[in-house]
Amino acid sequence: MAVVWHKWLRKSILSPFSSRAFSTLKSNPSQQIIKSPPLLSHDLPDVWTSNSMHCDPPSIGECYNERRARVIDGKSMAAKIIAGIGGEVIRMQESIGKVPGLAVILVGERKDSETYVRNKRKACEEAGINFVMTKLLNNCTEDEVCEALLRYNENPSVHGILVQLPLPHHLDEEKILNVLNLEKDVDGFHPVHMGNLAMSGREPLFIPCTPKACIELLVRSDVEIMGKNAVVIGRSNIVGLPASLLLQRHHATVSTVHAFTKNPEHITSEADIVVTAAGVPNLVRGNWLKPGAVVIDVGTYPIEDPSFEQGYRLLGDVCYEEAVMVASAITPVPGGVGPMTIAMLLSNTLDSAKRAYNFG
Ligand SMILES: NC(=O)C1=CN([C@@H]2O[C@H](COP(=O)(O)OP(=O)(O)OC[C@H]3O[C@@H](n4cnc5c(N)ncnc54)[C@H](OP(=O)(O)O)[C@@H]3O)[C@@H](O)[C@H]2O)C=CC1
Ligand SMILES: Nc1nc(=O)c2c([nH]1)NC[C@@H]1CN(c3ccc(C(=O)N[C@@H](CCC(=O)O)C(=O)O)cc3)C=[N+]21
Ligand SMILES: [Mg+2]
Repeated sequence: MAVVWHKWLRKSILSPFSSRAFSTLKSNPSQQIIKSPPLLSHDLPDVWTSNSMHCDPPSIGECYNERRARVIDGKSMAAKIIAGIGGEVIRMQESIGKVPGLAVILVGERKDSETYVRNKRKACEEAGINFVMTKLLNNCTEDEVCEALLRYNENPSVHGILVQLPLPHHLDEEKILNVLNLEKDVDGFHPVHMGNLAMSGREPLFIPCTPKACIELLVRSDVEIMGKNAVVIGRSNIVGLPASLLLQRHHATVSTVHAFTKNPEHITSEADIVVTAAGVPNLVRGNWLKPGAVVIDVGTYPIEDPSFEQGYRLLGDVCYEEAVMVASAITPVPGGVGPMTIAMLLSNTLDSAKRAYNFG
């Protein structure tokens, strides 16, 4: 009797689609380490999970949805927002003769970080925001980073400062971020901003760009958040945790999935909205999703690929070809959260400059 009950549980909870579409898809035993992939730099994790390079596309007839999910075009949405910011910058320049300024501190030479920073510079140029950058060597000291930070803290034409993460291991991220002037922390990573985000009735000066981007993508896609079940995969300070807090502010019922969560596929399959920020390629399979769910894929895991101009390409957390057959809307990687994150960074920088000059 006990055995029968156990089997029933496995069938209904572990394989929510067992009688339907994805019965033949295997779930991803994500903790199982199989091999090390070719990595970009010593900074990246040295574990690699099964199924992470590739997942077999579902065959026709296996698909639940009749139509593929709508693709949420983060790139074009971001372009519109950046154009709007550009208009505000012009208005600011014409009325008070000032423009917003963003300063970036980049330590080391991770190829992906260099690309993100280049994209941020390009976006600033498009919007008329002044962009300055300090590049430091991989083996620089904490003092050198702090000195650069302090200089930007005191520079009145800099309204936003960003330390591109991750930093090399010998540098204390928390200590460095604590030096940053609260009023210029456009990433919103300071504990004071995070605390204000967590407490109702308080408004943080800055909301972290990536979580803000996730909400913006949902809102611009006409996805209702209020009252919906949302699952956030990941609980990091810079993405997962603030994304959960922000979704709660928008009145979603939020569950968190992390590396110690049992049956993540079951929890995820109850979500109307899935925001995934684990950094584990192909973690989220088609059978993790409720049909019609909306999927926001934050993951950007770079793998070497000489056929790409930059020498690498990005993998999201979601097995896209499977998910697109089940979800109602999904963000691609690249072209989804990444560009929108940059738009939110510019928006925070503009807000900061407006605040500094008391310009409405
Ligand atoms: N597009 C964009 O603009 C941005 C993209 N990113 C990308 O988002 C991803 C996440 O970034 P970040 O939050 O900084 O990463 P972290 O490594 O700091 O956090 C990862 C989180 O995912 C959880 N996690 C890891 N493995 C699993 C698993 N197998 N199942 C469930 N949960 C898991 C971890 O759980 P635990 O806490 O238990 O360890 C942790 O909470 C990365 O790929 C990053 O590159 C990040 C920022 C911006
Ligand atoms: N202090 C800090 N703030 C950040 O906001 C921050 C950070 N550190 N460290 C790393 C993550 C990652 N991140 C991305 C930014 C842009 C793209 C982006 O432009 N992506 C493009 C393509 C990029 C490419 O082609 O490689 C896209 O998805 O379409 C991606 C990821 C910001 N982060
Ligand atoms: Mg992205």
